[in-house]
Amino acid sequence: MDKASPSERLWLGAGDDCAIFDGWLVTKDMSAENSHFRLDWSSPEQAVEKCIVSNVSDISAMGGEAALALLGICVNKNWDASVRARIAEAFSKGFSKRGISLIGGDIVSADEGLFSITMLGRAVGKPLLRSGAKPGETVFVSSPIGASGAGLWAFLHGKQEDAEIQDVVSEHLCPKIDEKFGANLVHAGISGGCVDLSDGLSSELNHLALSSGVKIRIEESKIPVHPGAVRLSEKYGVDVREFWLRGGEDYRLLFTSDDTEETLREKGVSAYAVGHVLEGSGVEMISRTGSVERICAAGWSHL
Ligand SMILES: Nc1ncnc2c1ncn2[C@@H]1O[C@H](COP(=O)(O)OP(=O)(O)OP(=O)(O)O)[C@@H](O)[C@H]1O
Ligand SMILES: Cc1ncc(C[n+]2csc(CCOP(=O)(O)O)c2C)c(N)n1
Ligand SMILES: [Mg+2]
Repeated sequence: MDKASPSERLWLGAGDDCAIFDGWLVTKDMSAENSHFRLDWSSPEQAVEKCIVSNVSDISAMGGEAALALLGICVNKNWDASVRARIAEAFSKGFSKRGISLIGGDIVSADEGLFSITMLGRAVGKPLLRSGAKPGETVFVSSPIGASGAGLWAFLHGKQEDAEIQDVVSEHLCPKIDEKFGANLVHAGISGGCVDLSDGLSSELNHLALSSGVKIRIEESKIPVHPGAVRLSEKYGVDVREFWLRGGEDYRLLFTSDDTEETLREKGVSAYAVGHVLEGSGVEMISRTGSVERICAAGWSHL
């Protein structure tokens, strides 16, 4: 039994995607009804899956694999027996198909629903931290982004039935991510900074730059924008930047490495180079017109 006090055994506290304690990666992400999901927009199964994904994504961002979960459910008093049963079943299936053991939790009821997961995982090697970005490295995103923000726009503007944009609608309701991406980065020997894209690229770039004490410069023309987000923006005349720069819930990874796209590919990792890490502070973007814009954190905020 380790006799050291918890604070001495804590390796990394609040501020990153997970805390690290006795070798465990530990994260908590909640989904509140009407803030994160609506059961007239999504099925109970989609709402549950998205909450699980948001937690798994934090573990992946640190280079880990999810292993254990504690589950808190606040049941909306108005959910009928079928919805309650579907939610319970979706959590059970969602954890077991990922090999995650549900080791406890709590159930209460109130006027609105809430899911609260505490997830524990194991790093497959040296954990990836938000503070790991170093000047000279390249900045990457793991997949095209902007789909979830576009899907949210569709719901907020009553376009969710449009057959041409069902890809972004379903990405918003339940993002399908590569849950092993972060662990694969560690397996490939990558040791830069990393964060998951939950609050939007502008916010997460600033998190990375601030935590690492560096400046980040991205190039707009290099951003892999999800084709569905482009399609929606062209069809409805919305600035696509709203979706990939300021939208949230993409749950893809933003990371840095001294690799290029090609050398990453040779290591079995496919990702998109979007910019560079420089000495200094803050985030800037070379726009499509060549101007340099300062990028402030303007993603989703609950407060
Ligand atoms: N109420 C809180 N008490 C203590 N630490 C908190 C609290 N809320 C957030 N944190 C910590 O602050 C840091 C930043 O939180 P943030 O919610 O941005 O992280 P995240 O879990 O990666 O993001 P998201 O919730 O958007 O997926 C994390 O380390 C998180 O654990
Ligand atoms: C009904 C409904 N309204 C709005 C949104 C948009 N939304 C909610 S939380 C969030 C960012 C990440 O949050 P967190 O930091 O809590 O993980 C975003 C973009 C939604 N998903 N559902
Ligand atoms: Mg995160």
